[in-house]
Amino acid sequence: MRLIISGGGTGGHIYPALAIIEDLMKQEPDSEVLYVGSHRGLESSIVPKQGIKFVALRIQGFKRSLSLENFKTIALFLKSVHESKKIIRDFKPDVVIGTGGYVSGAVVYAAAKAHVPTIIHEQNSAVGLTNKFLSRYVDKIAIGFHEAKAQFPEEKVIFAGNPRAQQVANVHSDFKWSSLGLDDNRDTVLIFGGSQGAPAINNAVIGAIKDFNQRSYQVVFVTGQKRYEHVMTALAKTRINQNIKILPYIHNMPQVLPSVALIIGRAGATSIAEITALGIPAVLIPSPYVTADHQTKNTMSLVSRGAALMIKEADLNPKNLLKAVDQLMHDPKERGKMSENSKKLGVVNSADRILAIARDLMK
Ligand SMILES: CC(=O)N[C@H]1[C@@H](OP(=O)(O)OP(=O)(O)OC[C@H]2O[C@@H](n3ccc(=O)[nH]c3=O)[C@H](O)[C@@H]2O)O[C@H](CO)[C@@H](O)[C@@H]1O
Repeated sequence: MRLIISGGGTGGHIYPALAIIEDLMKQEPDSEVLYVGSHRGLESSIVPKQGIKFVALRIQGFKRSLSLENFKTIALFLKSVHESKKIIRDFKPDVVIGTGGYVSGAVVYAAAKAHVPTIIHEQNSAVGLTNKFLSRYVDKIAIGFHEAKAQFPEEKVIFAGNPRAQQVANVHSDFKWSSLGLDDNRDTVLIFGGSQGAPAINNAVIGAIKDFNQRSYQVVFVTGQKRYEHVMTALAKTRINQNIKILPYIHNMPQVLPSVALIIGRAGATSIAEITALGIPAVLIPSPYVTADHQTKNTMSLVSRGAALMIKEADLNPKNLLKAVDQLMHDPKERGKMSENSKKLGVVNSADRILAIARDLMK
């Protein structure tokens, strides 16, 4: 297959694209893949590291308020559509897949106009701006949550789950906590606020560090690349014991996740897909700053089935964070129940499903 794939801005749009590529290369190793991203998004650092051919467009997102910047955004979008058309003419893809983020808007729109078969993947229960716009032009829409169906043209929609779930479910990991200086024999809590880190979660953990120091379990606290310095400055005078590791980012999450006893984190769609693929017990703190409050909806789909607990960001503080973590870490039976319930929600053949849609369109 000759595949152009585009998705960008944040990890939640990028990792599903990478999971589709990985599955395609397993199934059809002679495939040619081109990833089109934006020069500003996380993809420009993540994708080339994977050895995938990468082209970056200069493009930016709309400001939701009235702003002169939006004129520049429109000009950059039109220019990117023009460049995408040229990329498509040169590469001659069989299919173009978009996984969200504004860059995929230009690439997939250009493909649809050039009559190349197109698919978009919507990770969230509440549809993003770019996919809403693209839904008029594309051939098929793969969704990760059933709740998204009603927001798209019905005849195009196929439920497929999130391809990252298949990737993490199939990893044979030989990861050891000792590679991070921790103890391989202790239960470990992983705390991270999505792909970029979350100040509210970081602040609650900073306030709880002295107590985490005293625990028998271990804590891996991932701050987000851009927030690491700030966190380390805030903790400059605090003693940090050997059961705690603070990192800016984890680059090998699929290897690390199978060893995690409990996740504390945001409820982005791709994180949720990973949690349910592996059945990792979780305490979720949904971001209140996202479209249509979709992280709360994501969270509730787990909470209502006994697969996770929720702390609202407005209620989050070091004390109730500690309470929730302690309670679950001291109750392996409860974590076991959560894990079983969570696994029932995972869709572990999602990448296969999306490739099947692509092959159907190529017929
Ligand atoms: C603030 C914001 O707009 N968030 C959105 C964004 O979240 P965000 O980009 O944070 O996406 P998710 O939480 O869905 O996924 C994060 C991804 O980054 C990975 N990861 C994270 C930390 C790390 O150190 N290393 C690492 O590899 C995770 O394993 C996961 O694969 O896109 C999601 C779409 O999927 C949306 O649902 C979220 O609402």
